[in-house]
Amino acid sequence: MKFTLRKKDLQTKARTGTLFTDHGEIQTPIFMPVGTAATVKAVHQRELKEDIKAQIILGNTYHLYLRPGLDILEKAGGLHKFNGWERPILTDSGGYQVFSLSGTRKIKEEGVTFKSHIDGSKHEFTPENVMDIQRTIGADIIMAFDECTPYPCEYGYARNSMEMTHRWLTRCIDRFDSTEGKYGYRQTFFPIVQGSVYKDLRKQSAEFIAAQGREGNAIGGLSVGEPAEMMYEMTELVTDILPADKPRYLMGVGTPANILECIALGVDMFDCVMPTRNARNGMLFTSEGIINIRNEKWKDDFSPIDPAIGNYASTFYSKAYLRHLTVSKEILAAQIASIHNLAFYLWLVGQAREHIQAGDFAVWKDQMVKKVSTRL
Ligand SMILES: CNc1nc2cc(C(=O)NN)ccc2[nH]1
Repeated sequence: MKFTLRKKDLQTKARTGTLFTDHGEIQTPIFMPVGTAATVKAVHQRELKEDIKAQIILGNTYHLYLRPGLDILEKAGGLHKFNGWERPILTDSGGYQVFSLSGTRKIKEEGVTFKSHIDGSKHEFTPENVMDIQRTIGADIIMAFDECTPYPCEYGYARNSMEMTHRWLTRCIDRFDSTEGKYGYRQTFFPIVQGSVYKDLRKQSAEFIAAQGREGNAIGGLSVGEPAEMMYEMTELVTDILPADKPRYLMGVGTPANILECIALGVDMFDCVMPTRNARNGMLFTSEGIINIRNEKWKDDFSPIDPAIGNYASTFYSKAYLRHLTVSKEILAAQIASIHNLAFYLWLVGQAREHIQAGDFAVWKDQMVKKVSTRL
């Protein structure tokens, strides 16, 4: 999978580039809407493409494996055919879900046994079968099976966890490199840096991951409860070590401010459930700041949600109308708010790309970080 760098910012480590996959190109920096179980919740594929202008979306191996299951996905010809999203897809390997979702997991050298959060049935994920599972789902970019080290944790636990993740990485690579895609298009594999919040472990993990020479590299184990400053410190340390000519993906990040700060630290790809999850709870991210649409103050504000970001839902519907739908728990509330928040995130990274190209990213970023964090 080819990645071409276009412009490097002079004052920060920000850069623009293009990622070429068999399902289309991705302009970076990019935000990837999370489509956990074959759907970006409350949003049509057409809206994702036309209104939100999403370029790549995520699927979760853990959820898709449990439901609809591999048999259905294979019969459909892979996830792209099953849900009709013909642009790029990235699947997380389940490492995070298995560690965060099912409380009944057991971690052993061989892999992780866990109980389904749906019906309590017992399952095992190993580096090998998670590669096979992601081959069957058919995502364009598939992630290593690792342990997303919990935060906080003792240094010894973080070191043992990182070392196991590195042993599992070797097994993932052996399996991935000895198997083929099932549907006639290429899939690429990203390893994941761990090491918790310990600088020496992060350095060691980043060096081990960089040494694998893969087509892209991910930074995991962050945005798991640590202070933002710590997340930035670890991200900066790791991006200084990961190769500059390969895309860098920071998993699970983050707020609009987090994303802008991490673009400045040299990160190219982001995913986060906040825009969709918070939308369903009435929390809107806008170009002027954060709105809790349930607040009384929006009751008779008939201005558009956010005309600046140029998509249908954010321009056509008023704050007052969306507040009414939200407090009434109307289904349309989740749809409008989800489309708006995702359109805002894609608009924001699009603006970042433009300012990196224009050479004024550093000043714009500092102004925008303040603006997007304002509580309205
Ligand atoms: C919301 N925060 C957040 N942190 C994540 C870390 C990982 C990871 O290390 N996977 N191997 C994945 C998803 C994440 N989401």
